[in-house]
Amino acid sequence: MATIEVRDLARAYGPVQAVDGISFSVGDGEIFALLGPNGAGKTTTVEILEGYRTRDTGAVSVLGMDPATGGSAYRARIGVVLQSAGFEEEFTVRELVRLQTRLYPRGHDPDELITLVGLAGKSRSRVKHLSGGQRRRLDLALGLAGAPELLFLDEPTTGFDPAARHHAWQLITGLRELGTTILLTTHYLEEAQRLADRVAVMRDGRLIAVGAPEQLRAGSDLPTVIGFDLPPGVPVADLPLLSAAPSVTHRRIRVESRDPQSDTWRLTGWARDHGLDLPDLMVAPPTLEEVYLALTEEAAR
Ligand SMILES: Nc1ncnc2c1ncn2[C@@H]1O[C@H](COP(=O)(O)OP(=O)(O)OP(=O)(O)O)[C@@H](O)[C@H]1O
Repeated sequence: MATIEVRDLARAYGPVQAVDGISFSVGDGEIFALLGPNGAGKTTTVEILEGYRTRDTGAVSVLGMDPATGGSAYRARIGVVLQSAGFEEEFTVRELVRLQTRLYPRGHDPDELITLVGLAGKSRSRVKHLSGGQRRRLDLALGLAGAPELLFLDEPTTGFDPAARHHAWQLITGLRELGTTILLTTHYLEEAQRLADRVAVMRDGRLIAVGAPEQLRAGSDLPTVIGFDLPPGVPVADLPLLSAAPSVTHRRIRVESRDPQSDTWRLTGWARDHGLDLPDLMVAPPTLEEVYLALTEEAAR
């Protein structure tokens, strides 16, 4: 059975239809990312699933329960990492994590958890002395305190430096390996591409695409970019005919290919026949970010 089942979910605030009849499911152990521009309805959807907001219509089942009526038994099974949780600034990291783990019947060991999120060196530091990125790690530790079966992660790496972001991604991937199901919201498309088994793109309260990042990238009609350096002494006019005209910047060739397989074939065959190299050859399919932008712009039109 799916961990999350949503059917025809709707919620309005007065005249604003924030969520407009969406359906999706999230499998056991899956990382599912909910994407969409500001105001798309993501927070409303997630808060309904967390049991913190009511729905107008539709059916919702999470871990086999209805979040609207699950009460504390439901909340003991989920973890929530919000964007900006307020902390008790005078507590140390260890004190705060220990307090939180004690709230749950099967809470994590506090020291293991602190190590897991990479705060072992800051265990005895007061919260007021933590950097922004370290606070987000603390947020994550607190969300994991109850060893949840399902974790809601709201923009987990906002404000992280690149190394901290990579560490967080490893951590999140590790949680999946432990069997935790994760519902992620993020505005970082690279994060969704790295982490999510499937993504759903939301706009104006509706889902406009659902699928694995690779599926959405492969299924889009955006071009794949083929790039290489023009071999010395070869004029552009000598290149074989490709699905799109090449552009040249400082002898770097760029082809926005509609047929990357045939174009790559033609190019590499041509280079072999002429005994040439194609220096720094690169074949780049559209990124999830490019696909996302095309989808949301299309929906806006
Ligand atoms: N409590 C509220 N009262 C009235 N309108 C609300 C309320 N909460 C959200 N809305 C409206 O509902 C719509 C969806 O908001 P929501 O916060 O769910 O979007 P979001 O996708 O999470 O956006 P963001 O990426 O900016 O966090 C928006 O038009 C918003 O203004």
